[in-house]
Amino acid sequence: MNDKQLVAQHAVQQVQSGMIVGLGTGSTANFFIEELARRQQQEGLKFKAVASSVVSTIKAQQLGLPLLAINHIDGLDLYVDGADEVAPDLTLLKGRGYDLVREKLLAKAADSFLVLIDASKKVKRIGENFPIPIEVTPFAWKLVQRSVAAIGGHGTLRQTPNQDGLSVTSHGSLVLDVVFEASIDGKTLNERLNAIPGVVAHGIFCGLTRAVFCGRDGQVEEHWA
Ligand SMILES: O=C(CO)[C@H](O)[C@H](O)COP(=O)(O)O
Repeated sequence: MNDKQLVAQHAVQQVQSGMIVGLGTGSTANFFIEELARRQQQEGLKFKAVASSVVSTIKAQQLGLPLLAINHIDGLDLYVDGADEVAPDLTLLKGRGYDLVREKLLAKAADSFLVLIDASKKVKRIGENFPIPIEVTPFAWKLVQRSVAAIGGHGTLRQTPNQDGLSVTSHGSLVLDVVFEASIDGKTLNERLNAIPGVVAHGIFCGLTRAVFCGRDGQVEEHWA
């Protein structure tokens, strides 16, 4: 079992009967969905799930999880997702995928947001390993690029994997991948990006995390906020 599977197995114990549970997106979130399905089958655990993406919806459907539509809920008990980077204050970078809008919505709405990572995701500062993804309204991308430059960021439009067009998110946004000067911390960046018109969502999740479970060499480290 790898470390991502291990944290998923550990995290599924947080789910209690009757909960509404948000399903994240990515390989670690997929392991969590499999663990939920296992508890449903083996223990008869009763819960409802709400998915953060088309991919996690299909995965949950294939495994027979009971799903609620996101527009039918006004809150949820627990949201479980992966992350691309985790800073020491539990600020996250997410969004290598295309589902930031729903992911952030669920992270904010949940009573508890639980993040599952392996040790490769721990960083000293947000932006250390990846650019910051910023979803922008398509007609606003150039103005957003300029606003981002004014706060020290260099942003380029994300291309499709085979470089023959622009990536469009599941929300219909373009993505600016932005590299910032190392001196700006994640919390400050979060505030500055939130203030730019035309930004639909960005990959910094600040002040939302309840706990991070990190798999390292077959052990789980828990970091609670
Ligand atoms: O933010 C995400 C998707 O938008 C993922 O949670 C993040 O990219 C981590 O993915 P993985 O679990 O496959 O390493």
